[in-house]
Amino acid sequence: MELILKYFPNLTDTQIAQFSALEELYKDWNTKINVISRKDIDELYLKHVLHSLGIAKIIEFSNGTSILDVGTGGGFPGVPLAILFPNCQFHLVDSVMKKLKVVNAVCEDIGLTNVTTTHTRVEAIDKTYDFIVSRAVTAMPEFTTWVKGKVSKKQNNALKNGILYLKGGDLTDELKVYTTVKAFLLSDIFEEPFFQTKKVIHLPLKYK
Ligand SMILES: C[S@@+](CC[C@H](N)C(=O)[O-])C[C@H]1O[C@@H](n2cnc3c(N)ncnc32)[C@H](O)[C@@H]1O
Repeated sequence: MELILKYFPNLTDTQIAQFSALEELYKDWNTKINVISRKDIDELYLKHVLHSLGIAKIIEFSNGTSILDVGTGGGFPGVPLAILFPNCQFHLVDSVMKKLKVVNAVCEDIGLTNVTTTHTRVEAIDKTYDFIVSRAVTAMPEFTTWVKGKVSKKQNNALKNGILYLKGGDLTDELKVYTTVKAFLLSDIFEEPFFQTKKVIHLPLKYK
């Protein structure tokens, strides 16, 4: 938890209590439903919570922003972002119901009221959002076809509406077809070696 405070020192007492509660909750749920790899669970705050919050170092979502988290799994990056931005609305979707069972239980336990979840493939969602966030779900070409038509026209934030994807490694090939894409290096923000190759990819998307 010190790690979160190191980079987000202005959390409210509620946010501190919510972030602090995640460790025990995920450790407990993970013994019943595997949402975090066993080798990563001891590094929950580094590899899952802080990594998710990397998006918040790129954009401070304005109040009322709507965000879709595609393939949220156990709630990443959606849950940490929803704690940090209590005045934004988060919709977390996954095609595997049991993962959402963990997300729903965690959200209920910590009193997170700005999160809704839906058990579905994202392709079936017929709504629009300001931003679509994701991590470790699929390569960008497939991802953009899945979320086509799901970005709203009205701009409410400093960054253009579109995709914010947490990715690592060399993305030159994967992203070369996108002229408007921008990669923000998390190693410029977080000093821990884990972030050395990690990036937040911003891809503005045309609205419906
Ligand atoms: C590797 S996990 C990543 C989970 C989480 N985003 C994270 O980083 O911890 C990928 C998740 O995407 C979900 N998924 C894959 N394709 C999907 C689709 N078309 N629609 C919704 N969820 C999908 C899977 O069920 C799985 O939970």
